[in-house]
Amino acid sequence: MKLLSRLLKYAKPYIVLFILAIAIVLSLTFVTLLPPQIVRTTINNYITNNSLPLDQRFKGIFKMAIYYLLSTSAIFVLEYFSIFLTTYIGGKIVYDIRNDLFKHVLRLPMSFFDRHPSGQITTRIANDTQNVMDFFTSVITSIVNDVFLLSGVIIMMLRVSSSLFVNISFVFPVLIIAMLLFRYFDLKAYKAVRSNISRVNAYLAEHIAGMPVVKLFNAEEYESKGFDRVNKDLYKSRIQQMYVFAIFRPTVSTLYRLAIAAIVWMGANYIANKTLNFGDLYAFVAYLELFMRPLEDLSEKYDVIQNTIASAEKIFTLMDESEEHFGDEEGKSKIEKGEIEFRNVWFRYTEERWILKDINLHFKPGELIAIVGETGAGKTSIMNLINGMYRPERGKILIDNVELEKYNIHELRKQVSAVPQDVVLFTGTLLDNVRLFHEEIDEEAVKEALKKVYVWDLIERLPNGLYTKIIERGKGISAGERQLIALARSILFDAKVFILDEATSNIDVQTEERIQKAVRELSRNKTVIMIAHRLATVVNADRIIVVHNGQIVEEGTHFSLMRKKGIYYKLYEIQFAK
Ligand SMILES: Nc1ncnc2c1ncn2[C@@H]1O[C@H](COP(=O)(O)OP(=O)(O)OP(=O)(O)O)[C@@H](O)[C@H]1O
Repeated sequence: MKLLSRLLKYAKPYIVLFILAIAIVLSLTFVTLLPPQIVRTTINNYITNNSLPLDQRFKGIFKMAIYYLLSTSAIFVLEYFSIFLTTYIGGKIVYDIRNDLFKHVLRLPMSFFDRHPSGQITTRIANDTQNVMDFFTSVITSIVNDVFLLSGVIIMMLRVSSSLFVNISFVFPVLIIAMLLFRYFDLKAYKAVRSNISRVNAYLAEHIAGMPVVKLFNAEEYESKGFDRVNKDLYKSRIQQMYVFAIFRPTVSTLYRLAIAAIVWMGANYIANKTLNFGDLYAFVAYLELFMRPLEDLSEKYDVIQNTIASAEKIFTLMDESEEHFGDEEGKSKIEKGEIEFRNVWFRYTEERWILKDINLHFKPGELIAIVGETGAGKTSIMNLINGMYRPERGKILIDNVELEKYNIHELRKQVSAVPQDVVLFTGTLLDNVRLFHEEIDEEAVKEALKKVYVWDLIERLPNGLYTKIIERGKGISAGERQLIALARSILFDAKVFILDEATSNIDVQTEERIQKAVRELSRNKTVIMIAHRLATVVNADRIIVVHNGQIVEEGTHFSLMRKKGIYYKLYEIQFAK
């Protein structure tokens, strides 16, 4: 009930249109009942009425034909408007829900994205909202239409001949049960097909994305067998669905024809006894056809309602996720120097395990700092805390002696440039990606920024230069080059703190040299932190911080750490031996 009231809240702005749609649907129901009645009158009063002169009978038939034409035209116009209006309302409502949902998702904390796969969030915003749209476009008005049509048909049958109606009433439960059974099995088969289609899609998405691994490990045959399994399941469920159709559809049609035969047979007796006219019998049969339509429709809508409930529940669960409340909207917005301090910082992603334990750090502008440590030591987590992607559980992080919580976090993030290992570029041109679609920033400034990270000569050589099109998150541009582009972007937007999570893949010697040079230049007046995987790249750092198991275990220059013969020394030895 709460769910429905939340859904209806979205429909509220369109209430007038909704009432209009329902009025149109009601008129449509009324007009739909007219044609059998018109034909009945034509047969009874003019075709079989021998007491009238022939010319009057023709005139009557002509008049009735006009009525028939008018009523079918009215059906056409009303159907058009009802479809148009309901689609318009449903489309608008879903447009609003989708926008609200996406805005909400944008405000969720990173911890939410850790817990939910991106595919699931996409399905909520794209598909579940579509199910809700079906509810507004077809269910509400259809139910009104079906219920009224069904009642109208029964009233009309009773009016034509209540005694015939009572005598053939046994056919209704038979038809209803057959229809419900058909729907039940059809739905079951349809659900199986749908879930198998999702399995095929999921299999393809995962294995096409992992194609390099498939090829490297010669796993083509294994993969094709795996695909064959899910594909076969899909094929089997399709056959199952076909059986349901092949058995039930003809069964329902046959029962319907038998019902007509029963009506005709009984009706013929009534006609012989002169208690029924030919026109009445025709109308009865025609109304039976109208009886079947809403019956079929209602059983179909039941499924849509179920889907809507399930989808609405998922949508509102997502809407109820608490948003990120970090920092102070009214707080400090500018980083002056870029001095960063960690005071007894403890952090974890999940309850089970501390990732950073009692970290104390101090980063100053004008110093090139490197953070090193084995995989999973907690280096990236330090970066994620500085740019406010996550918040520490204990302890404090200060920038320019002001606690992170006292900053406007959105403004702060603009000035802390965290360049991840795998930079994602957006669809657009290289130029769009550096100036982040801010067209007021001129190309000269973009060029300057690219020059500062030593990547301009590379871009200049591309056939379309700055206008090179970026596709699929930056396919075709190496991880290192993407990092340089991200660095240029941060220079353009005047970031004060730069944290570079060194790319470990796709990086050639030249790109690596460019990064080194750019980082060294930047560190002259900015705070630059390099998270390094290959120790060869940090030899020249002013200070190296060694993280081990979530703790800072050593700190110093390359030479002092080598002399110490501790963890850094061991890491270096291992890499050197490689
Ligand atoms: N979003 C997350 N949710 C849960 N655990 C996470 C998350 N991100 C990282 N971890 C875990 O936290 C630990 C520290 O990860 P972190 O990425 O900080 O390490 P790292 O030193 O940067 O590693 P690498 O050198 O491989 O990049 C790892 O054990 C990792 O599995």
